[in-house]
Amino acid sequence: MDATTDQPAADYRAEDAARALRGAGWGEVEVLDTVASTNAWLAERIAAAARDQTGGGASHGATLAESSPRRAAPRDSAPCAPAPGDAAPAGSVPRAVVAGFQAGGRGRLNRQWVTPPGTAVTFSVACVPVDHAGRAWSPELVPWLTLLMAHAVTGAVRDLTGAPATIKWPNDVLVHDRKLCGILATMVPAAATGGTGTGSAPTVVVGAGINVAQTELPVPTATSLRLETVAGSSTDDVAVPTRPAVLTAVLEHLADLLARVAEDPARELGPHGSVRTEIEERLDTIGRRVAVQLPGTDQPAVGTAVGLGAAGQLVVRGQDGALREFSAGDVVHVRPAAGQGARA
Ligand SMILES: Nc1ncnc2c1ncn2[C@@H]1O[C@H](COP(=O)(O)OP(=O)(O)OP(=O)(O)O)[C@@H](O)[C@H]1O
Ligand SMILES: O=C(O)CCCC[C@@H]1SC[C@@H]2NC(=O)N[C@@H]21
Repeated sequence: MDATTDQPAADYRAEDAARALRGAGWGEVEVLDTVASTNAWLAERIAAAARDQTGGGASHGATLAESSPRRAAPRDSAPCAPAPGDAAPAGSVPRAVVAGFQAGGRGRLNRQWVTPPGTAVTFSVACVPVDHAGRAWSPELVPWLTLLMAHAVTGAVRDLTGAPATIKWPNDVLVHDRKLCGILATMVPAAATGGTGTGSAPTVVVGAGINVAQTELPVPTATSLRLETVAGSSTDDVAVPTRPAVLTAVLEHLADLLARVAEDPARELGPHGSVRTEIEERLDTIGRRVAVQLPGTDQPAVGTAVGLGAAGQLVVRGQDGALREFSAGDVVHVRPAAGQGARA
């Protein structure tokens, strides 16, 4: 089977792969050969299902970083913690979609996300952040969804390859300081979901692009599982995990994490919460000197990243000693300020 030709998603449809995906906790995963963007596709499906139910409404999403959770739509849809017996999203919208090839993948700040057919895992899940009793998470916790996906990706990569995957705030997974994965959260606006449903929980589409089999990347700061495993190995018995294996492992990790958070979101994501602590331990950004470029300013704010705020913001100690919090929506660029990987 050649996943790069007319059926770039054939590997996900193979019997074993399809069975494993079905058991990963997200119901039937929709498999598309080619789509512009899995985030856009899923957001549009959610909006279209809501239009069918309510007879109207707009249909486009906004990235989470650029929209306020407080403007989010109430919605009766897939809960964040998929469990046997949970209702499917309205209009049988899938909870997860994967594409063999994205022809118009999008990154944060509307950048392009470029992956050749058959080489990368490009997928999205639909989340309605509610707890195990169906109550909406506090709105300030919703931005943690991006970091939860990053936690799931690092866990899957570590399990499958042993590679030391870390999280770069706010939305990247790195291996050896190179970008393996980017994550994009898209809020489905109130007008698109009809404003019905579970408390005040929004619907959030969370997508990830994981570089798996590429030997060439669009930017020199990126990497792939192939480059981190086979290419760097002196033996022949190292295999690159398949795309379905990577996706299955990520979906399983994410389902487990969301189920833990659903027990008590404020506890798990609050100070010393166990899920939050795990994220902080994998967060490569903490302890680094960072330059934060705010839109409309010439000079980056330079300081040392010292932790995360209540909504997952980056807390930076400036050169004057003062602490400032930056949300993903504010930050254009966070990199070591002086010397790659410089620690404070
Ligand atoms: N397959 C890919 N792998 C890595 N980067 C990619 C890929 N396709 C496109 N890119 C783009 O290359 C750039 C490299 O991302 P990098 O993390 O180095 O920059 P950044 O400004 O820190 O981005 P981010 O907003 O994600 O933090 C980004 O614009 C990213 O969207
Ligand atoms: O690094 C970034 O800025 C985020 C990249 C996110 C890419 C994924 S691939 C699946 C989903 N669909 C998209 O169009 N983007 C995300």
